[in-house]
Amino acid sequence: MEKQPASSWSIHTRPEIIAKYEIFERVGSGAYADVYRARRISDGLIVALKEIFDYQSAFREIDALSILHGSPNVVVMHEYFWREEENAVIVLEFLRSDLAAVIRDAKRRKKKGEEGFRVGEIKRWMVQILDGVDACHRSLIVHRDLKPGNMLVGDDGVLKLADFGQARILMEPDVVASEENQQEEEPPEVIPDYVNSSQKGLDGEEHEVLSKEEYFRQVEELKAKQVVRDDNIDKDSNVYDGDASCLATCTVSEMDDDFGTNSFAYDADEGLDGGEGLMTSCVGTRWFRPPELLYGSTMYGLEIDLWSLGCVFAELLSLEPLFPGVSDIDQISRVTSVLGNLNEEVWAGCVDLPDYKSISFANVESPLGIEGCLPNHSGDVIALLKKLICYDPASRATAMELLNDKYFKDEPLPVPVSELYVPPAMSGPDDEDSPRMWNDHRDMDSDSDFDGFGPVNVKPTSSGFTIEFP
Ligand SMILES: Nc1ncnc2c1ncn2[C@@H]1O[C@H](COP(=O)(O)OP(=O)(O)OP(=O)(O)O)[C@@H](O)[C@H]1O
Repeated sequence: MEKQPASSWSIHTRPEIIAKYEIFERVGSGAYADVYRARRISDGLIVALKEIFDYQSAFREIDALSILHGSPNVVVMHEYFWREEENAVIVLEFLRSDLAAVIRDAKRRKKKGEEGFRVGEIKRWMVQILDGVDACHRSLIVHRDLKPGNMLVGDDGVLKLADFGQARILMEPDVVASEENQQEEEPPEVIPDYVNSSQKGLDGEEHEVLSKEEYFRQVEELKAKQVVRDDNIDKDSNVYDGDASCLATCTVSEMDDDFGTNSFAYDADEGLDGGEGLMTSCVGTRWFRPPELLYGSTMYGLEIDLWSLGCVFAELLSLEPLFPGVSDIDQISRVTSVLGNLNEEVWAGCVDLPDYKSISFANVESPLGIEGCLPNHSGDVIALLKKLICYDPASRATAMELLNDKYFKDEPLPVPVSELYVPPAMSGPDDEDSPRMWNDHRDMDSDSDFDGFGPVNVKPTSSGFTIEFP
């Protein structure tokens, strides 16, 4: 039997939505959105309705998903509803799990002495992620919040990139400049199904699917343009303190009681696409944020996604987050202890990063290296990871280059998607206090108040659960 929906959900007050969809339980809740499982009345299709509370986030997600429609490893947006003075509601294909749950499950199996992932499984997960990221980057869309929790997985093992609320479509600075005086485009109110639609953005323009050559050419051009400008992008932000630093802007994230896996972005400091070409450094999720963002860069490109990809790849290999920082400074410190100090030798130009001079660490004599973090892995894997987890963004390999790497062509080959194991459904926020969720948090390297108590046992009872501190 379907769970009865809570009558307080504002989504029930939207006649245009309830006329077409029967809404079931809330399955997810993020920084900017609530997500509900629903059934399309016309044909019974199960979908996810994502109600987005933030204008900019809604605009970005709709724009990016419109352009990426038809990409096999990007979540499908069927339609969306957006009227003035109301939250946008986007209708997505429903995917009941995500890569974070898949990794947790592998970790549980390994703890029980069973095999975590087979190499062929890791390869297949990575190939799917790379295909999704390649599709984004070919359209010059930078996702800016890649992490296992934003990689949804269907029962069939197909992985789809999701949560494009922080995505940006990169534009050439001259194109941006010429659009500065143009009116902001409002999206149409209700957009019908995208079936058979071409790749159109909210600007109504056809977005060309790039050839491989053109893709590399544009990526190279973007890399060449990666100059840190001295504009204080955060000048209008409510956290600006005159220094526009990572310390000034990003330590706000430390007020979040997250575990480093919650994403954040500041909307006050970055106009809708078509702004000044500068971007906020305060995007993404701490554990997956590249050094250039941690040091406050506001001129960055697709490469930030490539660092995050490296972190996801390392987590698939070791079943542990690579850099689980508990604060932004701790995050940088963890990266430094593995890669060594950030200096001109490893990244020419890094001294120009906005916060380079405000953050300094003692000299790391013998950095652990990526190999030190993943001691039981082959040289090939380590070499591949080093192409992503490196200081200089321009040295990071593109998704396309990685897809062509021999690692994915050598034995053992990626397993067929049908052989990937997808664990049973994840708990949604309406089951937030379920024992499963508490146990998941216990597994994480957190700064939770419970840490001082050591491990806890969570046991279900007839009326809820009990927590024991042994
Ligand atoms: N298409 C979908 N199918 C099923 N569940 C989904 C779908 N999209 C999102 N969810 C669930 O809703 C949760 C929140 O969605 P999402 O991450 O897109 O929102 P958000 O507010 O942008 O999140 P974040 O805080 O990570 O930025 C997800 O973690 C997931 O559990």
